[in-house]
Amino acid sequence: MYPVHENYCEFAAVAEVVQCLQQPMALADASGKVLCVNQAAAALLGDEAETFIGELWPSWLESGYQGLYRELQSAADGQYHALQHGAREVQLRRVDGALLWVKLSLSFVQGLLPLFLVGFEDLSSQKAEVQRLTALAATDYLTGLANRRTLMEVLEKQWRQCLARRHPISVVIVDVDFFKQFNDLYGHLKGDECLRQIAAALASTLPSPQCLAARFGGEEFVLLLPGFNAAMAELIARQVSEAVAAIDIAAMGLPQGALLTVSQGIACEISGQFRTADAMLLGADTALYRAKREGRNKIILSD
Ligand SMILES: Nc1nc2c(ncn2[C@@H]2O[C@H](COP(=O)(O)OP(=O)(O)OP(=O)(O)O)[C@@H](O)[C@H]2O)c(=O)[nH]1
Repeated sequence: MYPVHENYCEFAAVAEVVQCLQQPMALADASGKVLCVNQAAAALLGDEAETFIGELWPSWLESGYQGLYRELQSAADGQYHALQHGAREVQLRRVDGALLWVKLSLSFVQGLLPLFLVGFEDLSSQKAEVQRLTALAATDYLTGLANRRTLMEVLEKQWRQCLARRHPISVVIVDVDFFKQFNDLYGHLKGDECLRQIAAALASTLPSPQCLAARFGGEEFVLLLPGFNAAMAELIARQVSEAVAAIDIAAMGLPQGALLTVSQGIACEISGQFRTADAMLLGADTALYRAKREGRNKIILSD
C-alpha cells in the first residue's frame, strides 16, 4: 500500500496505475516534463518508454496544439484545473517522423507535486476508414469515375468560381448509342465491361486536374470542363469519340462487327446564356437529344 496524504496522490501510486493502463498514457509535472510513459504510449510514440522521460510532452504534438497549450498555460495563471481538457483531435509526431491523428485529453491530479495525466487515443484506423468511405460515397462503383452526387457538387462549385472570375465553363454529356441493343446482343456483363472501357476512354481525354469525368447514370456520362469555351469543349468531345472508336472490341471478346459509338451534347456558359448550372446541364441534354435524333455518333453544341 502506498501512503495516502489526505487528498494528495503519491506520484509512485499514480505512475503504477498509468503503467497498468491499456490506453496510451503519460504522466507529467506542471511544466510539461514527462515523468512516466506506459507501454501503450511508448508504442504509439515509436520507442522505448525510458527514452521519453524528461521530454516536454507538448513537443510531441503539432505546432498548432503547442501554441494552444501555451495560451492555456498563460490563461490558467497557476490554476492547474484550468489546464485540463477533454478529448481533442490533434496530430502527434512519432519518433520516425510519421504524423498520427490522436485524441488527446489532459487531466490534473492533485499530488504532492501537481501532476498531469496525458491520455492518447490512436485515431489512424478510424481516419483511414472515414477516408475509404468518403471515397466510396463519391465514386461510381462500376466505372470508378466520380458519381452523380460528386458531379453535382463539383459543378455547383466550379460554376460559381468560373462566373466570379468571368471564365467560361462547359459540360459535355456523353451517351452510349443503342446500348439496350448492345446488352441484348452481348449480355449485361459485356455491357458492364463496355461501360468501364468507355469510362476509361473519357478519363483519358481529361485535359486538366480541374476537369472531371463522371457517370451521370446508366449509359450516360458527363465531362465538366471549367475554363473551357465551346470550341475547346468541342475539341475534347471529338477526342472522346476517337477514344471510344479506339476501344479494342476484339479484346472484349466481341465480334468485329460490334459497333460502339457515343452521341454528345455540349453546353457552354460564357456570357450569361444560362442562369444556373442546372440550366447549362439541361442545355447539354437538349443538344444530346438532337444528336440522337440526327442519327447518333454525333456532337451537337447547344444554341
Ligand atoms: N450492362 C449495363 N447496362 C446498363 C447499365 N445501366 C443502364 N444500362 C442499360 O442501358 C440501356 C439504355 O437503353 P436506352 O435508354 O433505351 O438507350 P439506348 O439503347 O442506348 O438508345 P439511344 O440512347 O437512343 O441510342 C438499357 O438497356 C439499360 O438496361 C449498367 O450499369 N450496365
